Amino acid sequence: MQRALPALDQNTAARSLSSELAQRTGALTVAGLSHSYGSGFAVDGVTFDIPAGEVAALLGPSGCGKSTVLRAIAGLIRPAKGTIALGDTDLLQVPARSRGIGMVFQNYALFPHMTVAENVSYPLACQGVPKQERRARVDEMLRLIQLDSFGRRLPHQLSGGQQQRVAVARALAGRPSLLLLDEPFGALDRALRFDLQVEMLRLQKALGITTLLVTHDQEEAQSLASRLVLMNRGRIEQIDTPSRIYDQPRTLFVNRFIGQTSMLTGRVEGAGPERMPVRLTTGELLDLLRPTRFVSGASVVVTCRPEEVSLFPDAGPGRLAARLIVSIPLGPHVIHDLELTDGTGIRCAQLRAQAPDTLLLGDRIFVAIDPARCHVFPPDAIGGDLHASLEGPSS
Ligand SMILES: Nc1ncnc2c1ncn2[C@@H]1O[C@H](COP(=O)(O)OP(=O)(O)OP(=O)(O)O)[C@@H](O)[C@H]1O
Repeated sequence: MQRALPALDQNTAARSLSSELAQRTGALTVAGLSHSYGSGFAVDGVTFDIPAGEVAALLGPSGCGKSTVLRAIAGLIRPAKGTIALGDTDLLQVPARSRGIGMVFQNYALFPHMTVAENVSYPLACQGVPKQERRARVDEMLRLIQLDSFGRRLPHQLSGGQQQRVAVARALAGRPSLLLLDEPFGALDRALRFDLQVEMLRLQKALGITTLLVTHDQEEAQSLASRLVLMNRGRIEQIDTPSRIYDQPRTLFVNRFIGQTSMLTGRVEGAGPERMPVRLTTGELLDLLRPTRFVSGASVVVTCRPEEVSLFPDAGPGRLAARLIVSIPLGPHVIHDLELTDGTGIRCAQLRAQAPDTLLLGDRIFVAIDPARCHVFPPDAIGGDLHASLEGPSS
């Protein structure tokens, strides 16, 4: 990436554009959106909103309906039911080309025979912007993405990351009132993707344009968006901040989709007002703090994140017998995959400095799960409706 440009030029370009965009952008409100391509609903009663100037990410497994929601907002399909509004404007009453939406796709979608400047200028020409103003806006956009000396190059003379930044510039050049990003960095390698995410976030913050990002990459969604809309099978499972989605998943699906999680099965044994003992299928007792809605005798799934699992050489209260299957160094951590006595897998992440270097594969060891941080769900909850976690459903 080119980073040598004086920050002053960039900031000036961003300031002049942001005051103009701030007047046009508004909150995006999607309510009761449903769409079918034939048999069954691809999207069923989807409702969410993005406050003006914020970034939300639509996240979920392949086929859950993300692109369908995006297409409906962009006007590429007409939904069977529901409303879509940007500020006070009912977008469903506005033809696609007049919605004032900037879009960035995974595959750059630049015109290969046009120069960078011509690509950025193209939507302006379609809008009938006079030639002189077009030139000024192209210069402004190229300054903004730090490619101001690349205007005469053809797309194939740029790297993938540079092409994608030109795609972003082209999407913003038409002064859109809403930015839709569809897997925008999916074609780039990991390091470049991170650089571009940071760049995108900087641009979005400077411009303050309402943005919807569609991705199946949970890390990308968590790093770019202040609000996650998590979809599963055409419906919304949870809308929340990235940290609440991680710490307070409302369903087992959400818990498993975001971050890593291990699942232990068992039965509640005499739930009290402050603690809930669970007899695991290994026969061991897990004494969980904080009550849940589960009654004594209920079958449950207890979930825990790798960082909530600790290793011990000896048995002790609340510790479960395990066997080390594999240890993998991963950056500052060591990831241990272990097996409980009934064959259930459990993953532990330890800081590398704290990981014992004497552990051998197959070693007998004991694990303890943080009883205040793990979650409890009914066993049939995968992909199902809202269920209580230890904290209870988030609002
Ligand atoms: N043009 C179409 N005709 C028929 N069915 C479609 C069409 N487009 C999507 N679908 C179906 O609608 C459902 C939702 O698809 P959609 O593309 O919205 O999912 P997605 O979450 O964006 O998936 P991905 O992450 O793989 O792009 C899927 O079951 C898909 O097979």
